[in-house]
Amino acid sequence: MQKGRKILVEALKILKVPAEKEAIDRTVEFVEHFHLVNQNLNLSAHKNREAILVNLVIDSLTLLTVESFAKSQLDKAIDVGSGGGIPGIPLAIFRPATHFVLLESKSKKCLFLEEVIAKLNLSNVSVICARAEDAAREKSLRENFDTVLSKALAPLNVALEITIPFLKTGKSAFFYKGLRYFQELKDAEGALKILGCKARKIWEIDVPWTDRKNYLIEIEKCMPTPSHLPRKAGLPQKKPLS
Ligand SMILES: C[S@@+](CC[C@H](N)C(=O)[O-])C[C@H]1O[C@@H](n2cnc3c(N)ncnc32)[C@H](O)[C@@H]1O
Repeated sequence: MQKGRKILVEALKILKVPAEKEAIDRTVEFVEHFHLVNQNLNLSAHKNREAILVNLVIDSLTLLTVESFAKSQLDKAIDVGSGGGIPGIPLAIFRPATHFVLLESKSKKCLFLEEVIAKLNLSNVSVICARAEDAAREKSLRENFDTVLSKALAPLNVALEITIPFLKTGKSAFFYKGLRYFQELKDAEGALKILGCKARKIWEIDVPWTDRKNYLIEIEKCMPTPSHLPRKAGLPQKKPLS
């Protein structure tokens, strides 16, 4: 994966993210493990190593260029619907002082996450295998994170209901979105109001080695989440807040 290493180093230069050799080694190793199990577990439609590196890993790292993420003291972060560890694992490699919880409902994916965390020796990452709607009712998880992240979990109006309950009041969540971000934000106006949140900023970041941008929607939580939310598992998807 010599070529992959060069691609990663160049991407980090473009993003102006300083990186130690250990972080680069771990990231390359993560791509190897991801690639190995991807066929069986169907973690992603990106099947070759370089596509995984660029479209999943480097894509995840674009958040490191966002001032309100990069410059904030974040003790605890949660990646909801983490799948194969995207964006949580690449971010955890580059932010070792933050503890990342990867929340994922599929047990086979959770098993992969546990294995890869052990292989990479990542002491700042843990896995919770549960549905977000259920986990958000746990006292130890609710309103307990300094930031919440999610990529490709659900449309924003659905994702908000099942992620915002984890966030402390006054803090920001970040949603990785594509070109449809504007419509998603419009469709989420009702959910934002009910959840006591506001859109703080859309961060547009060029993804190195691609011709596309990431649209990172930063949502600020202004009030504690009403106690009846999220609704029981399945309902947020079936009947999004409006
Ligand atoms: C399309 S995948 C995206 C995975 C990863 N974030 C990525 O971008 O590659 C969505 C993931 O969210 C998980 N998921 C969906 N709904 C969930 C829920 N309510 N609670 C926890 N995980 C959920 C799925 O099992 C799946 O692994």
